[in-house]
Amino acid sequence: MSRKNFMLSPASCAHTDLSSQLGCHLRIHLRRSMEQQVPGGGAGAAGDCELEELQLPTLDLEHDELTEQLVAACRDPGVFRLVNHGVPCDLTARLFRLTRGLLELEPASKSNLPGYFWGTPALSLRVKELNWVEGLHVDAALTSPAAEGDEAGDAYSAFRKVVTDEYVPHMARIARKLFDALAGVDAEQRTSYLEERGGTFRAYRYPARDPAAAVQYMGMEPHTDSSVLSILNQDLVGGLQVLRDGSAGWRRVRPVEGTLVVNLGDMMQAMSGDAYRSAVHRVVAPSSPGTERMSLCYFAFPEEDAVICHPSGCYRGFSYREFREQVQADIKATGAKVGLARFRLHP
Ligand SMILES: O=C(O)CCC(=O)C(=O)O
Ligand SMILES: [Fe+2]
Repeated sequence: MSRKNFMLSPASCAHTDLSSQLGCHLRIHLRRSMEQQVPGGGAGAAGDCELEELQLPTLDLEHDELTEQLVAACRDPGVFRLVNHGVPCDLTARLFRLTRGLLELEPASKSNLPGYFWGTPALSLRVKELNWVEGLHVDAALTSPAAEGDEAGDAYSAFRKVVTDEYVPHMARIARKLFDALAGVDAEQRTSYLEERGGTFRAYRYPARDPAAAVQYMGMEPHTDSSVLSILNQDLVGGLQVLRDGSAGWRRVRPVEGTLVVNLGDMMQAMSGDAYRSAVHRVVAPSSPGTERMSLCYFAFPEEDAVICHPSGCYRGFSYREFREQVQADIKATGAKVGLARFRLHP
């Protein structure tokens, strides 16, 4: 397959700074050593009520000054809230309902659903044991795999249709609009740095953990996304947390009805020569009995073979395919994602 070489033009870089490569279709897990170092990291991490709120920038997708606001938010903190995004509330509600219906099936039935996973959809057993989440993974570029022709199969087909025909097109539209506003890149870069065909969708359910249990599970361990950008639609339970620099530690992201949360991924950080940030985040599963958290997440990626490079020369040119394969190899070897550090030229 041909490898294309791309570089953001200096003019566009001046006001954009795309960064962060999403490694694979998997999230990338940070080295365990980092988890130990961060305040509140590791098992038994602080629940939401114990943490200060991260005051996220709120961006209006249709605002005339979207680019300026976006650039500021992407430089710091690399996460923002999005309003006026055009995703109908009833679509979100329907998708939450369909997801819940599937994930409430008996384990024997749901484990046969296409894309069902328990724990982290990564390769390491250690990671699998750590996370307290289940979900459904959909690769939007692929046609729907056949589900069993029974009740569960029919429910899955209804879910898959809403994901593919309704929800993902909204996500792809939003990702494109944000990316183009941010990048200002030429037409070829526009299509290669953010591929149009699909992206990855995951619906998650974080069951309540038992706060008295000897082993405390995280929900989802600290990580950066490998994506260009990720769009999260969370319910009102809370649990998403972002790691801030220095001694600030973890901050909670308060759920706000009707808004989306966007975080940049590793591919965007690389595209921007480190000007934009792929924020470290995690999810703490709820601890009140009977409470569960649900979220709908969309991950936008570059074309697999487009070579990502930036005039700053922070990183050697690399493709998303290389990044993904490196992430998979690192997870297999060590149980954790190393990520962009593998491709960095200057410390
Ligand atoms: O469930 C969430 O809100 C976040 C999930 C997440 O960070 C991920 O899938 O990479
Ligand atoms: Fe993530």
